[in-house]
Amino acid sequence: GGGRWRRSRRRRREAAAREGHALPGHASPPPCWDGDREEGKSCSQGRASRRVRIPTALLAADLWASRRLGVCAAEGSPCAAARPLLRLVEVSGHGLPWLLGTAYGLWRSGSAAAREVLLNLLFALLLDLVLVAVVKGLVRRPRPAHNKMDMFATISVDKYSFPSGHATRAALVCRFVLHHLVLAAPLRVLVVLWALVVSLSRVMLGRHNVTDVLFGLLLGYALYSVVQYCWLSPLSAPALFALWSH
Ligand SMILES: CC(C)=CCC/C(C)=C/CC/C(C)=C/COP(=O)(O)O
Repeated sequence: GGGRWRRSRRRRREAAAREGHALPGHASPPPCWDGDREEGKSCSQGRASRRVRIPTALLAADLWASRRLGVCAAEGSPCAAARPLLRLVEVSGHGLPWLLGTAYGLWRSGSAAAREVLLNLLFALLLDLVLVAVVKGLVRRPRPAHNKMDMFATISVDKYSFPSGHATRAALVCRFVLHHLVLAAPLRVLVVLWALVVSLSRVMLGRHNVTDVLFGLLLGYALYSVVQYCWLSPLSAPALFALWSH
């Protein structure tokens, strides 16, 4: 009885997704996305080279959850009152303040140890920007249809959604700060909370789907290991550090 009904419902949902139309109660779940199309529309006529195929059920669940969680996506949304606050959170995870702040700290740094840490943070932030831009440009997943594109200081690939640049930066900075700064326990908790709130706010603001953020967090977490592996020091990059001794 129930099992057969569930199976046939799943088959209908998959068929609907293949054809690019929605079942009642579901956001249109397409089987693929194409950077030039709005997600949720069929891309059966899209250019093959641009298509990204992912499991239908995962995509349908992602779109459904993202739409449900996008409670601050626009003025008429259920939690629209929280939108200005979440936009402040958005600025706190934006690339520009982090890059400018780190560069300023580097310029003003008085000790060799601080200089080394800040130089590596700058390197990490730049690497993160490049990596996210490359993946966004390759995958070309459009932002959710319910996103209002009112983000400040974006670059061309920021019209794409996968992965979330804020989430990669949040995970990367969180690991970096926890590893290189001596902080009291409450501050360490705050840093982790900040990373989680920045990530969750991407979906609540309607900027991203859940999978964009989850992948972004994984990417940022992994990127920190790469930065640690390539750590710049007066020994490994003497020319770079010599800039300060003149
Ligand atoms: C030096 C240079 C090219 C700086 C660019 C800084 C900049 C404008 C970064 C973009 C940050 C941004 C809006 C990322 C998008 O984040 P998502 O979470 O929406 O993917």
